[in-house]
Amino acid sequence: MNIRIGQGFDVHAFGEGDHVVLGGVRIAHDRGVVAHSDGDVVIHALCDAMLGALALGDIGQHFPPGDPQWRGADSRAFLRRCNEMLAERGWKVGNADMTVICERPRVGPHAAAMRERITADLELAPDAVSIKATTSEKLGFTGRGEGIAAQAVVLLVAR
Ligand SMILES: Nc1ccn([C@@H]2O[C@H](COP(=O)(O)O)[C@@H](O)[C@H]2O)c(=O)n1
Ligand SMILES: C[C@@]1(CO)OP(=O)(O)OP(=O)(O)OC[C@H]1O
Repeated sequence: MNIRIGQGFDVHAFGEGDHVVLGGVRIAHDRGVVAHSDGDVVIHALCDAMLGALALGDIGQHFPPGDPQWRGADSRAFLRRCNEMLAERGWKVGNADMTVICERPRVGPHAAAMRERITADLELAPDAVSIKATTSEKLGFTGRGEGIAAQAVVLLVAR
């Protein structure tokens, strides 16, 4: 078989702060997120999808939340390491598609910058990564503005 599929999902609660980091982009906001790292739900979901595609466990197993070296970490380091793990096994991302779920901040204005950062880290063409966003129509924890969620689907192809 020369393709593999993976999916990922991540949630972080909003907390004190003045920005969120999504897809490697710092976005000014009236809340921050509660996290051990920079709390980048987009990259965390993507890493889980990449790991899942090869049945390599999940992000918390490779970068444990109890490990002080990951406190405040730039999640792009996790993404680059996951990409190395794929490469070591003869795989690369063919394409990835993400959805961010929150009422605020607005993601659309930042989607191009997020795609640029992620494709740079994965050494992919710009159209290999998609970023979408939706509200949850004020329903549930995202709708109440309690947290932010992201979903990711990836296709891996042989190098
Ligand atoms: N945080 C968000 C949420 C949504 N968008 C954009 O708005 C469109 C409409 O959202 P609905 O939840 O009403 O479907 C959506 O398709 C996104 O383009 C956004 O940028 N940021
Ligand atoms: C990213 C890690 C790093 O320690 O911690 P958090 O930033 O809390 O994020 P989470 O999505 O809970 O994933 C677990 C950990 O790998």
